[in-house]
Amino acid sequence: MNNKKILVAYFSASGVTGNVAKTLAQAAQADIFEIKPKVPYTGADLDWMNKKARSTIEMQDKMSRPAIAEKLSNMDDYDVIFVGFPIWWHVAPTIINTFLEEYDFAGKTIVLFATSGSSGFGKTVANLKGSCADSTNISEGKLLNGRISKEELTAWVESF
Ligand SMILES: Cc1cc2nc3c(=O)[nH]c(=O)nc-3n(C[C@H](O)[C@H](O)[C@H](O)COP(=O)(O)O)c2cc1C
Repeated sequence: MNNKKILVAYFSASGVTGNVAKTLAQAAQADIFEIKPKVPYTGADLDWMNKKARSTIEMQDKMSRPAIAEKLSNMDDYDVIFVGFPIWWHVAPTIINTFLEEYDFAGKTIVLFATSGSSGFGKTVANLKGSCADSTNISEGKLLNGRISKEELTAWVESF
């Protein structure tokens, strides 16, 4: 990893990705930033069985951009940003588009990580690319489901 400055940024609706993000930040000796929705998701909002639930409506509309509560003031300091989220409807939640559009990631490396019930990243990268500058190096990264050792995460982080 040399002298690259690393940030772990994550959105987590029910805590699973948050736990993984904390372990990753420790393994990477990185700073951590929670992408908090301005309006928190309630249990009802997350009911994917309900066509009228907030998450269902947002995920059906690729242009939806749920607002984020806080902006990080020193994003320019970071070279590599790990961005984590739960997989929703086979891709990243659209709040990740909001996050990417709020900063200038030109020339930076963005590595995605996610948790899910079982799905992979699907079309996540394609959906997020348009929210970053052309010169952003954004890649799929890892699905971090289940028990992953800190040593494994450290080795992964050091590969960037
Ligand atoms: C609205 C919604 C949609 C989801 N869609 C998927 C999916 O397509 N595939 C999958 O494997 N899991 C899906 N899940 C499960 C989450 O990805 C999984 O529980 C995740 O670990 C939750 O992370 P969090 O606690 O950080 O929010 C979905 C969950 C929600 C709330």
